[in-house]
Amino acid sequence: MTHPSDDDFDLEGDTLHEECGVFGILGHTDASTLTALGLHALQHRGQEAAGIVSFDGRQFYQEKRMGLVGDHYTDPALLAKLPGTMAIGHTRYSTTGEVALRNVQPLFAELEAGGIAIAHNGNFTNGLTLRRQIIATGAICQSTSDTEVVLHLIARSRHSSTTDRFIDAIRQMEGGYAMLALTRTKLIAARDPVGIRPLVMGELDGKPIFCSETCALDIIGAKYIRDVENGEVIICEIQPDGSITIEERKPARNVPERPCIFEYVYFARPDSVVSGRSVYTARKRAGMNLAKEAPVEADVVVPVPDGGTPAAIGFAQQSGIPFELGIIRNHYVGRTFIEPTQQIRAFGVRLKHSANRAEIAGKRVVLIDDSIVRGTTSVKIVQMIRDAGATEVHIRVASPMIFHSDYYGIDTPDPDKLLANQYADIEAMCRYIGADSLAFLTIDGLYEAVGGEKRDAEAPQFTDHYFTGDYPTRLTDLNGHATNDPKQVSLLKEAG
Ligand SMILES: O=P(O)(O)OC[C@H]1O[C@H](OP(=O)(O)OP(=O)(O)O)[C@H](O)[C@@H]1O
Ligand SMILES: NC(=O)CC[C@H](N)C(=O)O
Repeated sequence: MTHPSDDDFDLEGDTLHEECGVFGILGHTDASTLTALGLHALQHRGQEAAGIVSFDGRQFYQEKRMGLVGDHYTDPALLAKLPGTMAIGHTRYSTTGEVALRNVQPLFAELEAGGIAIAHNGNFTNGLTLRRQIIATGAICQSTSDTEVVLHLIARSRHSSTTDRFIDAIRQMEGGYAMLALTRTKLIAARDPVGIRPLVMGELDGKPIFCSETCALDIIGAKYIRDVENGEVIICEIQPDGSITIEERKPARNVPERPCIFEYVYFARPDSVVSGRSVYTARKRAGMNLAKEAPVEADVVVPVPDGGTPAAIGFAQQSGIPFELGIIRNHYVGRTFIEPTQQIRAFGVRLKHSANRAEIAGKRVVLIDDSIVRGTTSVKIVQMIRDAGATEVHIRVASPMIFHSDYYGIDTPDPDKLLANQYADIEAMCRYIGADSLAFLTIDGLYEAVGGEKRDAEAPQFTDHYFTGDYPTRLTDLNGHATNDPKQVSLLKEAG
């Protein structure tokens, strides 16, 4: 989903943006520090803000900060404000609700049954509709985040136990979610019925951990146990004797899992294993398939870093064309770097990427990127490579054309701003970008790279609406208001 107000000032605002990362641990003496480390490993999923809530057996503590995890949660004084053996944390890239401290998660509330904190990666497709309903009945919302609705539904549930109330609440939610909840005795993990967003379970010193990606387990030397299944709720509870019980529930109707294929294309860290598949391997295989589907005569394969690198390695291996780092990325340019003037905005990609002339001049270059969204990156990079002396510039993209927006926790532009919707055919798109040739991986080529088999049109194995328009859940907020017009939806969101 988009943030129209931010867009004008965001040098990276044209691209896809990240989602959020969640991390939680129960029963460990270093709960908050481990959570901070886990969030640090999940930083790529959200760079706007981060928060941690802990409980020390007596009371809850919460700390929230705008900005990067490392800018705040490395300070021992801050971590000392988060005592206790149980904690959950969140690193945010907003999809609903503005970039402001009040929307930073975990969200915490004191309810009849005691305090509860929740952390959510994803986006609810009926969040605005439910929000309007609860506000109409007297609820006072403290944020504009879609996630807050869950707290209200827990508070209003007629069930008695916190677990049942939590399950009652999430059953009313539509869309994508990987969620953690922390109560005085429990750490609860839940994944939406389709399993759009990832969530894994691990263990450190015998204490349970849940997090968005396995890279957050690796950073603290924790052991991967398994993925939380689609539609599953896992409840870990500290007993009076200090032992921890684990209860697994499947309240959602059993439907096949359809994890988001874009986790493999772009979002997840390449060293993570998502739904049992290595992200790096999937990306490399996508590059290999691309070389088979759309070969090109060239002297050098150059990745558009960072996203395009594993696919470029695969393309080079498959084609036999040498791989070189023809573009160097400045790692000190953040993904949400903000500059207010149009003139400075035009520097965007050059601030982040610069040509490595020595590997480009006089050569036929094939550029590999993981995806094209608005085409801003491609236009600038093609010009940059030509300026560096390339004789030909070909673009190969390791995913299909993107025609549709996301409503499950990824920040995509409105459909009319997607490059694929602006040009009648690939030749016109290629002319706009200024390349000598342009080709995208087919949907079957991507499916094969990630899951080993082609797309099953009757029962697609992945969530892939970006390419196909096949949304795996209802889009109540969008369609319930009899509109598919993104601008009207943006207005509805602002009004919400
Ligand atoms: O067509 P566009 O609208 O320009 O968007 C596509 C670009 O955005 C992403 O990169 P990002 O800038 O997020 O950097 P990364 O690859 O380093 O993560 C992606 O890897 C493409 O390069
Ligand atoms: N990207 C996400 O997962 C965002 C979570 C939540 N919808 C928010 O906007 O805070």
